[in-house]
Amino acid sequence: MSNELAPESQAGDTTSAENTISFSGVDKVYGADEAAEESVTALKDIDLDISRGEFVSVVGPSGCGKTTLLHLAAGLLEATDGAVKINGVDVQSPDHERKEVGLVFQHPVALEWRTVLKNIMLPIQILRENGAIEGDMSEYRERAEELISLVGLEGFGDSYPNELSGGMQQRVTISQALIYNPSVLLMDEPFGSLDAMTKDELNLELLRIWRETEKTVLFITHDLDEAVFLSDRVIVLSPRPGQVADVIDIDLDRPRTDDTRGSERFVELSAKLHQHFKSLR
Ligand SMILES: Nc1ncnc2c1ncn2[C@@H]1O[C@H](COP(=O)(O)OP(=O)(O)OP(=O)(O)O)[C@@H](O)[C@H]1O
Repeated sequence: MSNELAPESQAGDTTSAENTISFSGVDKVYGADEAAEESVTALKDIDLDISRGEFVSVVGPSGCGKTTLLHLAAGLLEATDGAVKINGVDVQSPDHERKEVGLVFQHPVALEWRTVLKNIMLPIQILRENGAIEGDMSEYRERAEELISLVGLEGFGDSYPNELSGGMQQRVTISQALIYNPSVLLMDEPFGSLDAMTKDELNLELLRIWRETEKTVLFITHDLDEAVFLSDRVIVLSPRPGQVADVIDIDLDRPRTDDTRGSERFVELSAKLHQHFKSLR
């Protein structure tokens, strides 16, 4: 299954393929291009390169621009200055392949009147109705079924969202984000509204899915321990305007397990990150 769900292609120039997500000299000012009385500089001078297959988390005080950063990578917002590229292609350029990016937000987005399978198929159906894809849907249906099993929802394809727990609904959202087989997953506090046990369980599941599908992940969280547990690198943003205040390499062995959280190195890295966070105040 892992090969079937791994990224098929890398769009854009091959020279920058190693940097799947790149921010260079990025500023984001809200209200800069309007006649607004006040403008808000959310991000300033962001330089960040994320390699193919890397798992990178972004942490920082509330309002420092984490969601703004993610929305810039998704192409939902335009940078005021600088460039944001996915697979070497500017996300604002017409050549940018939106299907290269899957998005997962904090709250599950499953429609209550559609089954799990039909929710996972929803992005495909929308594209089809817009004429962006044509032809046989059976390939996508097969893929949706593979995803149901990848995220551990076997037997729930015909269930409705209100028959699922919050954690299961978030698994549906992850499948939805993976339906195009994007090379990049952008996740904005996806487990922020779940209880601690479910969150820990989904952290492990996410790492397994990441390993099997070889995606590049940019993950936003308020939970510093979660960032350490999941990541290859943790980016710490300063208070607004958000700038990269620190980058912490997480050299914990993989695959990570429940025991990782109790390891000496985990405790050290977590303490380092907490300490750094305090110094930002
Ligand atoms: N559409 C907007 N117009 C004006 N200001 C905005 C807009 N969206 C966000 N901001 C401001 O930009 C700053 C960064 O917001 P953003 O949501 O990216 O921060 P965040 O780090 O994700 O916050 P939190 O941790 O609280 O979720 C904040 O001060 C916010 O008020």
